[in-house]
Amino acid sequence: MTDIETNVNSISISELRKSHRGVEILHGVGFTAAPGEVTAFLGPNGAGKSSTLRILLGLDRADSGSALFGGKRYRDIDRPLTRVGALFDGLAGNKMRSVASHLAIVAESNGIPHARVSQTLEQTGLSAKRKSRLGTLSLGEGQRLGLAVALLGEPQFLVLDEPTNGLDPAGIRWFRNFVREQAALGRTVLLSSHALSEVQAVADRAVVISKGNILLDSPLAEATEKISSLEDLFFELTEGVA
Ligand SMILES: Nc1ncnc2c1ncn2[C@@H]1O[C@H](COP(=O)(O)OP(=O)(O)OP(=O)(O)O)[C@@H](O)[C@H]1O
Repeated sequence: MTDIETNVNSISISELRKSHRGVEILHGVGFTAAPGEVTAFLGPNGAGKSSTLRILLGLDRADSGSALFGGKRYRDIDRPLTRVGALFDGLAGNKMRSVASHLAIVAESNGIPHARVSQTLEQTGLSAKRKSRLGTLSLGEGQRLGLAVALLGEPQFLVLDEPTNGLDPAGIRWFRNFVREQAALGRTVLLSSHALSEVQAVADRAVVISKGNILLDSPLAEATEKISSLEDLFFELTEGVA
C-alpha cells in the first residue's frame, strides 16, 4: 500500500479535548488506526473510550482537536454507511420489524444494493433468524445484527464499541475470525474493549486510555514483549492513575 492509500484509509485522531459542564474528560487524545490492522482501544470504565468514539462518529462535538476518516469528518462523508460501519450503543430499531426488513430498510435508505441483505446475514451467521422480530433477539444476536448493519455498505472503516458484549464463547471465537478477516481484506478496524484477553488474540495495535489520557500506543507485539500479558500491562499502567 502506498503512503497516500494508507492516509486515505486511516483513522486519525489528534489532540481531542472535550469538557462536560466545565470538567475536562478528554485531555488531548490522539492516535491512528491503520488499514489492514485491528487497533484495540482499551481502558477502564469512564476512561473516555465512548466519548472519543462518539466524537469520531459525529455524535458529539469536540472542544478542539480532530477525529477523521481518511482526512474527513464523519459528517462530511457522502453516503457514510458505504465508508464507515459502526457498532455503537447496541441495536436501535423497531422491535416488531423482522431482521431482514430492518437490514433492507437501512440498505435502501443508504443506496446499498438489496443483495447485501442476504450476504450480511450469512456473514454474521444470522440467516436462520431473517424472519425473527428484533424484539425477540438475544443480546448476542442483537450484536451480530449490529455488525450486519455495519457491514452492509462494505465500508473501509469499522468502528466497534464493545463488540463482544453478549456474545457466548462460540460467538467470541466467531467474532475473532471475523475481525481478522476484515483486517486481512485491508479494512481499518478500531474496536474498544474491556476484555483484554479477547483483544490480545485479534489486535495488531493497542491504545490504552485512562482518565482521558492515552497511556500507551504501540504494536501489540512490542507491548507484550516487555510484560508477559497485556492484562498485566493494562493494570500496571492504569493502577497509578485510578
Ligand atoms: N454527557 C456527559 N456529561 C457529563 N459527563 C460525561 C458525559 N459523557 C461522559 N461523561 C464522563 O466522561 C468520562 C468518560 O466517559 P466515557 O463514557 O467516554 O468512558 P468509557 O471509557 O467509554 O467508559 P465505559 O467503558 O464505562 O463505557 C466519564 O467520567 C463520564 O462520567
